[in-house]
Amino acid sequence: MSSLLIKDVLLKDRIVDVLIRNGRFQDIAPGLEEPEAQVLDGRDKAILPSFINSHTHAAMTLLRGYADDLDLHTWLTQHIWPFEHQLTFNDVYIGAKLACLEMIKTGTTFFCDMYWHMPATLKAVEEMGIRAALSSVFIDFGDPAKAKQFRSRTRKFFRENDRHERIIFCLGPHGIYTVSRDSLVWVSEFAREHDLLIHIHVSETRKEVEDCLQENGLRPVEYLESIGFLGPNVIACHSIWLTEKEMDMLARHGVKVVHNPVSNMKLASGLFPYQDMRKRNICIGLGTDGCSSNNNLDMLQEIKTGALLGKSSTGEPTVFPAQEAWECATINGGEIFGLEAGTIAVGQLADCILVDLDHHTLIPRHDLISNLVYSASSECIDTTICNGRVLMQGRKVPGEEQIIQEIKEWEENLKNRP
Ligand SMILES: CSC[C@H]1O[C@@H](n2cnc3c(O)ncnc32)[C@H](O)[C@@H]1O
Ligand SMILES: [Zn+2]
Repeated sequence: MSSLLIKDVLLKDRIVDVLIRNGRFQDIAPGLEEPEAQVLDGRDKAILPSFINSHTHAAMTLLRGYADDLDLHTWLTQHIWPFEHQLTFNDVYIGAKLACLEMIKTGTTFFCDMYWHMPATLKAVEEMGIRAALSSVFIDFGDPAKAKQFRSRTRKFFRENDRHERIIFCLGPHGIYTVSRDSLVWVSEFAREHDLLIHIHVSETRKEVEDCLQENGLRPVEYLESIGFLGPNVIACHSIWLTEKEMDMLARHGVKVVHNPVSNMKLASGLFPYQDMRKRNICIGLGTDGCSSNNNLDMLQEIKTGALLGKSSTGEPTVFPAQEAWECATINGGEIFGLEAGTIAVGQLADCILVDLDHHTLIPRHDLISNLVYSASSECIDTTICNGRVLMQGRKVPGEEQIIQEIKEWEENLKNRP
C-alpha cells in the first residue's frame, strides 16, 4: 500500500508532518521525509479524527423528505415499511452510495448500519472506500416461518463472509416489538458463538415501554436482561425511556448506547438521559439514524444538537460540554466498535479530516473544538481520509456527479413503478 505525507498541518497546538503507511499513522513530527509518498499540503489546515456515525440506516437517503412530521409508530407502520417493501437490491445500493458520498462530504468515515438488502450496502461501502459495521437484519414480527428464514439467512451469511479490511459484520435484530423472544435469544446465542456485536433499537418510545409492560410485565431493558440478551457486545440505540434500575442494568452488563438527538427530536420520541448514562460511565456514541427521521447524515449537526439538547432539556448549561459531544462522535465510537480510531496518534487507523482554518466559521480560534461543535458547518471540511486513502480533497469526491445522476434517474423511474 502506498504512503501519504501531510505536511505542515495543525495537530492540537503544534504544526507537524503526518506520515501514513499501510492505512495507519506511522509517524507524527516536524520535518518528515518520504520520497515515494503522495504529499498533501496541510498549511492553514488542522487534522482531526473523522466521525463515527454509530447508528444509521444508510439507504434511507432515498426516503429523505418522505413522511415528515409524524411519530415513530405512524411513520414506520403507515409510511416507511410500505415504501421499503418495494425497494430492490439496486435501490439500496444507490441509496447507500449516496449515503457514503454524504458521509465523506461531512467528514464521517465509519457508520454502523441496519437495513434491508445488506449486501447492497456492503457493495456501496467497498466501492466508496469508507468503513462500516453492517448488521445482518433480523425482523420476524413473531412469525415462526419468518424467524426460520432469517436464521438460515444469517447462518449462510456468516458462513460465507468472514473478515473484511474495512467492514465489521454484526447482528441487527430491529427491536423488541418486531423480533420474537425466541429469535432474540437465538440472536444472542449466535452472537456469543461467533463473537459478534448486536445492534438493536431499545426503548425509543413510550409506546414500546407500555406494550412491553403489557406483554411481558417488564420494561424493555428488564425484559432483555431476563432473556440473557444484555452484554458488552450489545449496542442499544436511542435508549430513551429508561428507569434508574434499567440504566444500572445497562452499566452492569457493559452495554454501549447510541444517542440520536436529531431523530429523537424530529419523531418527538423523548429525551435521552445523557447525564444519568454518563454518571454510570456507560459508553455513549452518537448517530444520525436514517435520512427520513433526520434528514441528513451530517455528524457536525448531530454533535451540536446533542450538546444543545443536553443543556436545554436539563436547564443546565454545563451538561454535555463541547469536548464530550466531540468525543461521543469520535473516540467513543472507536470504543463501541473496537476500532483503533477516533484519535490522531501513531499506530491508530489513518481515518481523519483536514479542516480549513481560514473558513469563516472557524475564526477567531479561541478554541477549535468549540468552533467545530458550535459554529462550523461541514463546508469547513476540506479533505476526508479513510484507511490512509484520500476520499475527498478540496471538497471534491471523485464520481459524485454520477451518484447524483443515478439518484435523479431513480426518482424519475419511481413514478413508473407498478
Ligand atoms: C430492518 S432494517 C431497519 C429498519 O429500521 C427502520 N427504522 C429507521 N429508523 C428507525 C427508528 O428510529 N426506529 C425504529 N426503526 C427505524 C427502517 O425504516 C427499517 O425498516
Ligand atoms: Zn434507527
